[in-house]
Amino acid sequence: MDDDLFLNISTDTSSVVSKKTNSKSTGGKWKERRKAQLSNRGINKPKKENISSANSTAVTKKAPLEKKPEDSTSKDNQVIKSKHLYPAENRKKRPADDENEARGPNKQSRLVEGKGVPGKNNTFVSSLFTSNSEVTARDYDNEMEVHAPSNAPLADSTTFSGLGMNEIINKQLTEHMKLTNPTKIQRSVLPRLLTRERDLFVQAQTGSGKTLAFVLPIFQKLMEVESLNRTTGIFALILAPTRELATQIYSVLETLTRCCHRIVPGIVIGGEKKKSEKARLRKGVNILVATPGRLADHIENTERLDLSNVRFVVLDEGDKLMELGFEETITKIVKDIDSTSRISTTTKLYPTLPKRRINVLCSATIKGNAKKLGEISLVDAEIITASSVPDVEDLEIIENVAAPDQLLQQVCVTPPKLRLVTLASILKNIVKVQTEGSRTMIFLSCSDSVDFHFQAFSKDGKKLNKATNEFDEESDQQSTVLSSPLLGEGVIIYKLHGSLSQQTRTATLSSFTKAPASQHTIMFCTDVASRGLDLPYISTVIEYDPPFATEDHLHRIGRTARAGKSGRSVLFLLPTEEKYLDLIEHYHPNGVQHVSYEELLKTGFGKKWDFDATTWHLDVERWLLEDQSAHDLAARAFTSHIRAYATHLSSERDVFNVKSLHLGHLAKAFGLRETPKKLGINSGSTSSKKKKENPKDVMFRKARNAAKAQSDEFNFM
Ligand SMILES: Nc1ncnc2c1ncn2[C@@H]1O[C@H](COP(=O)(O)OP(=O)(O)OP(=O)(O)O)[C@@H](O)[C@H]1O
Repeated sequence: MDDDLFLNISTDTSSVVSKKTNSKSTGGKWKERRKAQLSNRGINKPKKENISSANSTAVTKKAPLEKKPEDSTSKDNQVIKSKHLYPAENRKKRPADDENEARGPNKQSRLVEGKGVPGKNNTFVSSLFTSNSEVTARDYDNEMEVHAPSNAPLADSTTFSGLGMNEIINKQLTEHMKLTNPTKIQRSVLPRLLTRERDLFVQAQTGSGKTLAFVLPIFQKLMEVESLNRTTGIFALILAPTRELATQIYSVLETLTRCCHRIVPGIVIGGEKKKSEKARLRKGVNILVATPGRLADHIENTERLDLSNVRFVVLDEGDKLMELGFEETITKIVKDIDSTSRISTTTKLYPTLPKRRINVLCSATIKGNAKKLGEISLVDAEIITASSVPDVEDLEIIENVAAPDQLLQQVCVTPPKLRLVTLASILKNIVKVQTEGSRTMIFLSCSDSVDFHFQAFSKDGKKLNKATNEFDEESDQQSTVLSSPLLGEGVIIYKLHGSLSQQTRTATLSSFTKAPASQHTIMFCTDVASRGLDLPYISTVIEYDPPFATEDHLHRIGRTARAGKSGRSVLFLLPTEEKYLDLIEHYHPNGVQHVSYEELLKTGFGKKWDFDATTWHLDVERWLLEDQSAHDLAARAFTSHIRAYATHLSSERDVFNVKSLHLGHLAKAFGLRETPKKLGINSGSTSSKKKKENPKDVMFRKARNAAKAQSDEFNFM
């Protein structure tokens, strides 16, 4: 197998066992393990984090330990390295030399040592690498234990019909949708919703098939109503936090209607024309999928919306609904349904339907906000997890929120100025290694950053013609789907964020979903795509920026390794953010694989990785120098990124502290040469010169900024 392939697909358990025995770093906190591993390699962690010394090699929970040739943290060594590795007379010409030559002899040596040189107009040209350290090849394939999928369909004799699904639905599932066995959560939920009249609080892993778990029984119950047609009324209501998720649930319902045309699903979500939604509601639907805000709007303003027959209410991604502030809206919707309900008077008319309203709440967690939503919307609910046995009622409740077992979680601690080249290298490597095609999602902190990275990677790209699936001759930077000459022929780049119109969002997602599996597709997105989206064949998720809430980490990485498939996820962290691993450790009981950015750079850029990465980066910098609009885009992305960074939860301030950012180096990762001051950013260190702001004003200003950032970025409704 190619050395460059990171996916862990070894099945040789004997080697795994022996690796495990060799491992000296299991148990305890990750920090203690890391400390032990570093000291085993003779590397003492410096007291104060030094960005240039963060070039640590990989540390893996269960990885065999390798001895690093030199102590790269020693200051003396760094100087010696610089001198020995780039002796002026015999070293090859490096790309940065072009810049040096323009600057004269005194400044050249500074650039070689990686300190950077001041340029004109407040610009600052720093080199990417302080030295070209040796990279020892690692056997990634064999160092992590391979785990059986935890969200796959059951491999035993359990069938959908055995769980009570009727023949027609069973045929639709097995013959048309090619789903032969239910998943664990479906095994627990289907019989309960079909035979009992009790509310459910469903908690299961990402990609475990929750949607069909609640949709199938509702669909079957409606099929049993002989008199049902589109004018009979709305019998089920499904609420989802994002428009994309609502659309996806609606399309699952549409697929099912192929086996029963009488049942009509409908959808009302923000961003669509209200008039056409009203017309749809007037014509009549039986199962309504909605985002809460838009539904509340229709309850107020659409006379023909009649929820008096609703027998099933499903709240999908409950914790996210609460996080987005829908508590009041949902409380109002539930009250409205209660107050208008005619269930008691229509029981005889629909004898096969439940005699009371059944509420189902799906959530990644059953604690905190989600628990509160349960109190608002559920009555005497049974808690169902994947481990719930179908016919046992009172279960011991175990909060089992973890990433799918088969997912390979990698972590790369990257110095700020090397972020962009490391990302480029990962993408290059994916295209090189996954010859059969690949799908990658890259999560960023804000829309502006998505726009910049999309444009940087699709520079000179051609627009995809949706009708012909061919690329147009002309480049069109307004498009959200472009080819990427930079990454290679046939690579398509997408972007998705909340500031795009709903129409564009829907079209982009649909194009991404329908792209042939043989192509390489890469989506740059914000958290608008982190929840519930079931995009086929996602092989890699890259968290280029860590999320704003730890649960979102679980949901982002959950876009891969779905329904038993394998998947890889890479989390980028700055050296100052390593403590973040403490916060997400519980999501990864099987450990995480630490990958050094040098190794990642080598896999994508090849043997002369430092030379080629520098050339690649200089190209980006030149592009910004030559193209003012691209420069403005990068500057906007950088400033928005810093602003977004400042909105990390105060409880995570010791991990994500804007004051600990090296703004100059971070700007470099946006291809910028300006000093942060020139870009209008300061880290707070110069604030003492200003008049001290009243603490109350600070609080209000931050709250206003956070609210503004939310409405720009997370335009969910
Ligand atoms: N029984 C099954 N066998 C095989 N695949 C299935 C089965 N049930 C669902 N799937 C597929 O699994 C994928 C994930 O399903 P779904 O989107 O419902 O997951 P989920 O649990 O809601 O995930 P998330 O928490 O991320 O929203 C879908 O592509 C779906 O078609």
